[in-house]
Amino acid sequence: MAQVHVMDHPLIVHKLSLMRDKYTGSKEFREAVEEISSLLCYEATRDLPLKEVEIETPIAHAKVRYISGKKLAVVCILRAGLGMVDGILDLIPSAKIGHIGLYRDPDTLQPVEYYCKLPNDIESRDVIVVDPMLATGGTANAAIQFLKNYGVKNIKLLSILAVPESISVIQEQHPDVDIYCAAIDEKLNDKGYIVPGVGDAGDRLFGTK
Ligand SMILES: O=P(O)(O)OC[C@H]1O[C@H](OP(=O)(O)OP(=O)(O)O)[C@H](O)[C@@H]1O
Ligand SMILES: O=c1cc[nH]c(=O)[nH]1
Ligand SMILES: [Mg+2]
Repeated sequence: MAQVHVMDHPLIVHKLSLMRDKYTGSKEFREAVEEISSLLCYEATRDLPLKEVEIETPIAHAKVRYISGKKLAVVCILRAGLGMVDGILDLIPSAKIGHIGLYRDPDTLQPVEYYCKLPNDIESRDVIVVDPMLATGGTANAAIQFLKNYGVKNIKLLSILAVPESISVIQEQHPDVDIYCAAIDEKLNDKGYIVPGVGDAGDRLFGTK
């Protein structure tokens, strides 16, 4: 069964509280998403392999360790996933970036695909999928299945907010995919929004409402 890492570090809790406040504007909302994404990425990359290299410090020879050339890709789910990319690239600047355009139909709550551009060697990369909201879980589920159909074997899911039902969907459909998030909220409302949540993350990031 996939593990769920809920990162309730005080820095994350504080920044998430800023996101929740309806009076927080797009600039501060974007900054909070970016910073939380860096902190989630820090934990999600804990198992990156290191290789030993000999160098000279100003004082002596030393054996040091660098991250070995692990091939990583970040795949962001448009639009709201875009807000997480820079925070991740701050830590792993050499990662390739893929984009999957999926929006959730407001009536059926089913994901609708409208765009896809992935690194051409995606099947040989470890992939971090990013989307700040796991509500019904349908969008992330579809994106992960899409990547698996391309042959991707190692996937982690970074999100900011989830609810118990989206966690269950991912765990049932993709028991090999670990989830990293900042909080698991109480429930969905009758329109499929996370309660108490942050509202529509894409609209708040890009000021479209
Ligand atoms: O778990 P689900 O029930 O599928 O809902 C979550 C999805 O909804 C939001 O995207 P939205 O459809 O609002 O598109 P946007 O990012 O373009 O705003 C969010 O960013 C997720 O992708
Ligand atoms: O609460 C929610 C649910 C889906 N998408 C969002 O942006 N927010
Ligand atoms: Mg949206």
